[in-house]
This record gives sequence, C-alpha cells and structure tokens, in this order.
Amino acid sequence: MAPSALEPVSFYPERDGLALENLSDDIDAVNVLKATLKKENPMLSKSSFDAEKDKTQFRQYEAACDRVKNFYREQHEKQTVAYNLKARNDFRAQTRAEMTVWEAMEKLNTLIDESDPDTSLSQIEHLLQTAEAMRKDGKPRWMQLTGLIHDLGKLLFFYGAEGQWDVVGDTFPVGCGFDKRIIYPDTFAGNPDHDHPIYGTKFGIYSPGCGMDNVMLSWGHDEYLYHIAKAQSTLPKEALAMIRYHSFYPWHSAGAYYELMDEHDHAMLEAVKAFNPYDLYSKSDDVPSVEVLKPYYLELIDEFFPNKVVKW
Ligand SMILES: O[C@H]1[C@H](O)[C@@H](O)[C@H](O)[C@@H](O)[C@H]1O
Ligand SMILES: [Fe+2]
Ligand SMILES: [Fe+2]
Repeated sequence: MAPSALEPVSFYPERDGLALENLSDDIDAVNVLKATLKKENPMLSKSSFDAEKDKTQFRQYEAACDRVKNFYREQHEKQTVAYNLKARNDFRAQTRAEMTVWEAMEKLNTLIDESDPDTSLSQIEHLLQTAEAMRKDGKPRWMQLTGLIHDLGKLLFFYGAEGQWDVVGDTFPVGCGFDKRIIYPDTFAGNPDHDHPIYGTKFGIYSPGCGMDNVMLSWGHDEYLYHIAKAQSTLPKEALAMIRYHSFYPWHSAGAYYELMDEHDHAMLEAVKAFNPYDLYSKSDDVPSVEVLKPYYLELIDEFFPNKVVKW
C-alpha cells in the first residue's frame, strides 16, 4: 500500500517495531559489514602509520628553516593565472625527453627539494620508501606503482623550470581567492592576482560545484606528471587523482575549497587521503636499498607503462 502523504515514511520498513535490546546486534552487523567493505577495497584500509608514528613531527612550517620559508614566499608571489596559462602552453608544445621510468628516477636523484622540511634523503629513496610502505600494508599493485612514481614530475626542474617554485611545494588553485588554510597564507599579499577584481574574489573564474577537473591548480610536479600518466599509463582514475592532488594539502588535509568539488571529486578525495600517509610518514623510515628493490619495481613499471620509453 502506498504511504499517505501525511504519514511518515520509514526508511527501514523491515525494522519497524525493532526492540531496543536488538540494537547492539545491529551495531555488530554494521561493524562486520564495514570490515568486509574494507577488505574488498584495500586501497582504503588504514595505514600502519596510524598506530606507529608521531604525526606532530611532520610539516612543522612555523619551525621550518629559512630555506623552506623563502621557497614558499617566492612560490606564493609568482604562481599567477598568467604564469599558469603560459606553463600549460609550454608543456603542450614539446616533448622534453624520452626515457624509461627507472631512468627518470635516476635522473631526478640530484634534486634537493627546497620546500620539504621533513626529509634529507634523495628523491629515489623517497619514492622507494613510499612504495615500500604501501607494499608492506598490502596495497594494490597499481597503488604501489603510484607511490613509486608520484614525485617524478619534479623532472620539470631540469626542463626549463624557472626555479623550484614552479616544480615543488604544496599546490592551490589559481584564478580564485587564496584560502587562509594554505601554509604561510600572508605571503600571498605579494601575488599580483591577490587584489585582482576577479581572481581575488572567493570563486574567481570558477563556480560552486564546478569540479576539480575544471580548476587550474598551481603548476608543478603534480600537474605535469598527471598529464603524462594519464596519456601514457594504464593507471586507474584513483591513481591519477593521487598524482594530481597529492600536494594539494589545503584540500586533502585542511578541508579548503570543498565548495568547488563535484560528486566525482568526493571519491577522488578518499583516494588521495588514503595515499597521503605513505607519502608523508614514510619519510622517517629506514633508507631503502635501491639495488635490492630494483628488480621488483622494474616489473611493476612494465605492468602499467606499456611503452617502456616514456615521453616526458
Ligand atoms: O615539500 C613537499 C614536496 O615538494 C612534495 O613533493 C610535495 O608533494 C609536497 O606537497 C610538499 O609539501
Ligand atoms: Fe610531491
Ligand atoms: Fe612525495
């Protein structure tokens, strides 16, 4: 019988008249269901870092050295809409190099990331630490590979970057107001877009719910590698989101810019959040042995990059 307009509709018709003492059984059932769901999606299961690490030891920007502070002042002053349009044009206009993923990891190894307060290890070691932590936690192979390559976009530094400010560091949208939850928010006062009549407003060139695919994130290693992986690998969309947004801390960790998201972005945010602990908290793990791990990862790379030689 259809419910009359005046009667409340029960969303749980089979539970109408449920006795209170059965409630704890229901809670157990929900917990079992949650565990089963997690098993089916190991990407989302908790990282082992949750119990092991003192997370307050990471990303301490107020206490950071001048190298880090100076880096962010420059990045925040120079990442403008005009620069971002130019960077994307330059990117599309050429292939910078052709080499395998492993060769790219070796090439990147000489870069010391000025924005990073948490590691003094080389890039190859950081990539292996990230991937190894995922492997130990039983994460899917595609996710391990994502961990292995996620910072390879820093190669940009060797191919016409203007410095490190357009390669590394946290990212944020350009073309709309800079959110206070970005680290060192006051340094945006020196950005020419800060007081722009459109770019300086809350939504700027965007509209509520427009979706992150339509948002221009500050140009750097995330955006660059995202385009390469999207075109040349068989990685799933969750992996591409992990790559594109892994430095977007104001979004995935501080909760800013949610008003720009569309429905698809909510699922992608979960993927990025599942990725983040491996990137950040593995930085204090033991130094991995490159030569010992190389055969395992060479095979993994081949699985997702059908053309061994990648166009960078
Ligand atoms: O300093 C780091 C580093 O540059 C990372 O590669 C980047 O992903 C982080 O967002 C940033 O905080
Ligand atoms: Fe990164
Ligand atoms: Fe990283």
